[in-house]
Amino acid sequence: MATRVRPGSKRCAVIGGSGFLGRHLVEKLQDRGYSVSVFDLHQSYQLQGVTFHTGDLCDRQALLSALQGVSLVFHCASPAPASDDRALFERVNIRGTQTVIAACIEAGVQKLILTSSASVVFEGTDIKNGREDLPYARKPIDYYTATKIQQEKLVLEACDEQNGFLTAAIRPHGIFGPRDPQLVPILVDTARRGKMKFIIGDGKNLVDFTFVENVVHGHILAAECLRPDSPTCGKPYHITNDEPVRFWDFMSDVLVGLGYSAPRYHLPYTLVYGLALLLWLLTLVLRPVMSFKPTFTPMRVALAGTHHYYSCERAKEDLGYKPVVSLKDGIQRTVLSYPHLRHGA
Ligand SMILES: NC(=O)c1ccc[n+]([C@@H]2O[C@H](COP(=O)([O-])OP(=O)(O)OC[C@H]3O[C@@H](n4cnc5c(N)ncnc54)[C@H](O)[C@@H]3O)[C@@H](O)[C@H]2O)c1
Ligand SMILES: CC(C)=CCC[C@@H](C)[C@H]1CC[C@H]2C3=C(CC[C@]12C)[C@@]1(C)CC[C@H](O)[C@@H](C(=O)O)[C@@H]1CC3
Repeated sequence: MATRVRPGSKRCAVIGGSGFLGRHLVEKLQDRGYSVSVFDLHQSYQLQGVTFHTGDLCDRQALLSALQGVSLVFHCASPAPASDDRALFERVNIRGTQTVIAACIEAGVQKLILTSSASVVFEGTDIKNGREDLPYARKPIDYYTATKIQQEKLVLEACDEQNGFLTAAIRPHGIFGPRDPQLVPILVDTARRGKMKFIIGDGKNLVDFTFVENVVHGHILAAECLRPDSPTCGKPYHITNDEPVRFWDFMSDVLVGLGYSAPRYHLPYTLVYGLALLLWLLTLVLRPVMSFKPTFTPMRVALAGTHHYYSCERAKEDLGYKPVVSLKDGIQRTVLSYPHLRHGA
């Protein structure tokens, strides 16, 4: 067991700090006077004052050397949801998270904040203003979600006030913003292939999309409020923009902002979901001979055609959380950050 790091020390590590959310978190932590190191599979940028450690979080020794002298760890690494690789998700999100917890304890880290996901309670059916006490999904919609559930349970159960190891989880939903490799690029790719003409369902379903800086703000507040005897110990927190929006209005605002047409024609939800399910089964059967990735997976269809928005009352009460960037400003800043994805670029 390493010597415990001085309480109140501002030395922190971001596991997954080369990724979309991780890099925004690193930048904000540095602005706020933290001394930051990054642990990731690769180094995707350089930032003066930030130390990079490259390695796999499943490698305890590599983690241990990166965590020396660190008092606060943010764990926001995960394989991409689209990889749909069960073995990889289990190795990284479950066994890797056990390794992260063990290495944090051994290195004398005092606080661990996990980036979980609001999807841990989503089963493909409507959630309206869901609170954190909703049960975990019994039938998670994919391997990503199934392993995010296990990961969150591991981190929250590891909270040990007596031994001074405190944990909490942030559950963001639909993160978007500059440098996002997922939502906007997939949307534009789908539009460029002429497949964003259709609205799945009646188009009235409300969802949360959360600007990345609000997610970062929630993480830092959780870390700073996490103290022995605080209500934050061992708890999950929804962090959203607190402005549920119609899924298809959000998609249209981004598409139109980038010069593409908004989807107009309606298709019945059950028909599209059934087709996506059939296609997914076909990819499973054909996997040994050929591999292809359908755009409309059952998971994406469920996300596009149902209500899924969450209450962040608990974060407001316990952490004093309030979004720092509105949805309108977030969309505008996002659209401006993707000149290369504009129509005709
Ligand atoms: N993007 C979203 O909409 C969203 C919403 C809710 C929750 N989350 C969660 O937020 C976190 C960050 O997501 P993101 O969108 O920034 O993803 P991202 O893919 O941009 O970043 C993930 C980072 O983790 C790293 N990583 C993956 N496996 C690793 C390993 N074995 N060892 C070390 N590093 C590893 C990757 O290299 C990458 O830099 C994830 O935990 C994700 O589940 C994302
Ligand atoms: C219909 C269609 C092809 C739209 C394109 C956009 C989608 C790629 C996009 C819309 C909602 C997004 C989303 C995620 C991935 C990208 C989308 C499906 C997540 C599943 C990514 C992982 C997170 O943990 C989930 C979360 O809980 O926030 C995301 C939910 C929204």
